[in-house]
Amino acid sequence: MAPALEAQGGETLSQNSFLNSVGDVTNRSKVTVIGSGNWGSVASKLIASNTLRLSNFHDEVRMWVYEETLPSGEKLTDVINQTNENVKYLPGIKLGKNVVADPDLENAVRDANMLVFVTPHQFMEGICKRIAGKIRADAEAISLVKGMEVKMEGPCMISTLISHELGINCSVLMGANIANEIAVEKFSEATVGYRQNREAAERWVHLFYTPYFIVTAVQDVEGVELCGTLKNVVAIAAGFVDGLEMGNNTKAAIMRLGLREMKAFSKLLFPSVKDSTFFESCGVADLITTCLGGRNRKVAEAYAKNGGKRSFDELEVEMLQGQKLQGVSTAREVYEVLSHRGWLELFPLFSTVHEISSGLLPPSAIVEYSEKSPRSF
Ligand SMILES: NC(=O)c1ccc[n+]([C@@H]2O[C@H](COP(=O)([O-])OP(=O)(O)OC[C@H]3O[C@@H](n4cnc5c(N)ncnc54)[C@H](O)[C@@H]3O)[C@@H](O)[C@H]2O)c1
Ligand SMILES: O=P(O)(O)OC[C@H](O)CO
Repeated sequence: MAPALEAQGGETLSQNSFLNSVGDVTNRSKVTVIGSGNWGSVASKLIASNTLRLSNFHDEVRMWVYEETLPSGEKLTDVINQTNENVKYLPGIKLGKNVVADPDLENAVRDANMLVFVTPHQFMEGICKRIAGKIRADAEAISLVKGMEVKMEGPCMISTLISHELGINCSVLMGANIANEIAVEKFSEATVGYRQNREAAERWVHLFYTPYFIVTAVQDVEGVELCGTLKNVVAIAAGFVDGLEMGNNTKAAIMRLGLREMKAFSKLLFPSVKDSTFFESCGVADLITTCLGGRNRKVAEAYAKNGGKRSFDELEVEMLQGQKLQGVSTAREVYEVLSHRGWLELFPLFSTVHEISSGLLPPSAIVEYSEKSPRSF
């Protein structure tokens, strides 16, 4: 089945022009994945299955690994290259023999013209600074990173950080994508958000699309990226509700109120964000899956069960074995934006999540906030 690349309003883009355009070895795109955590490893597996199948891409997919020494004394990179498995972040899954783990960031990106960024968001600025000026002039990027930076000038989405630091076009891919489920090829969907370059979006769709991973594209990079980023804050709230054993109706209410704040916050920051984006996989579907089965939900549940007495940092280390939460730091970053702009009262769910996770309020405050909830959006 050919990928259906659809823009807003149902317009179908040129579906096969990319596939028909390149056959010559010298023109083949070279892909590097920057990141090798749980999702980074699954993304590499998805991509590697397509680069083998499609003649537009070099077979090899280089995957940058933040090097670490395993309890056995071996280097993670060596083990990945020997076993074809990321034994720490995605055990039991073969990545594809054409995935080559590389601990040298500059070497990993040097020859690639398609750069896939997929690390926890807090590491992205340092990574961009390390590779600035060391990538191909014709490189383009896609970010799978759910998160944002807050700078003196205001919030900065990760795709913007990549574009500014590296001087290249950057799309995003977000969706209802719990990595462990996609690793075993269970059906799911994702959304590519692009700014203007439809041809680039088409290339990204082809790179990721498989019969079990359906990718569509929308021309709304900020909307797609903010959905992926903000749902992590709502997932923390959903975890509190689970930890307090408040039941499904309360959790559904928190998800609805969270979605309302996601939409309002996105549109206040970027008036161009489209309502329809919230109905794509990156919007309501990701919100549902993350509030049901994500890591943010799981650790927030434990935090509430412990009455806030054990910190998120401690629980993250104990429960996730090196994987990273994004929701707690995103809640703090959103809070900074809200405080700075005088919007705290407009976003009681977002602000309460930060106040609970930083220890200012008890977990039970998650439902008390709704009394303050404005009716204006
Ligand atoms: N796991 C999922 O199900 C999933 C799904 C969709 C999107 N995402 C998003 O993908 C992004 C990456 O998440 P993930 O699940 O691949 O990672 P992860 O949380 O599983 O793993 C953490 C990664 O960070 C690396 N790391 C640790 N310290 C580092 C440092 N100082 N510099 C650079 N890297 C360092 C580790 O080596 C590891 O690869 C996040 O934004 C996440 O929200 C995750
Ligand atoms: O496990 P989480 O909470 O980081 O969420 C994973 C994905 O973002 C779900 O799409």
